[in-house]
Amino acid sequence: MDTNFDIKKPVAIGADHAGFEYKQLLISFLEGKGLLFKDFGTHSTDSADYPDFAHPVAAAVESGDYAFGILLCGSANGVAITANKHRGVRAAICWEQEIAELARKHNDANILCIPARFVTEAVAEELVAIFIATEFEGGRHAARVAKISC
Ligand SMILES: O=C(CO)[C@H](O)[C@H](O)[C@H](O)COP(=O)(O)O
Repeated sequence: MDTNFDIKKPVAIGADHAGFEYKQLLISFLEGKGLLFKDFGTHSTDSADYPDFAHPVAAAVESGDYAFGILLCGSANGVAITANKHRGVRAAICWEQEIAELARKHNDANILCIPARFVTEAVAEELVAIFIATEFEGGRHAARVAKISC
């Protein structure tokens, strides 16, 4: 799997019912940036189970066919726990700008997990923008990231 995001590839995005409305907002944001994406659902605010969307998004990122992933649920814990079951996936819960920046710079995170019930719409958009724009620093962090897989 690529370690650097290639945003010529599509973004994989998914959410449960708690993240549905923010997912739609972020899809508009991605479209506005001219980025390709695939929406893995859910497609309404009807109650839904976060693994049904987190697993497909994580599998898409794991495949190497996607630049990175975005997952949303109420707290982001459910989608992050699920996504991190996938080999090569580094899903990071981010709720403010510097956390998102560090998730990329230090952890080479490849899935951004947003707690939709705990951040504003503006913050959610900022998190995506920062995640896209920030490169992994490598160096001392590369050896640490390499030790994550077991
Ligand atoms: O799975 C979660 C927590 O880890 C998500 O936040 C869900 O969105 C949340 O649990 C959904 O809760 P609801 O009461 O069923 O809306």
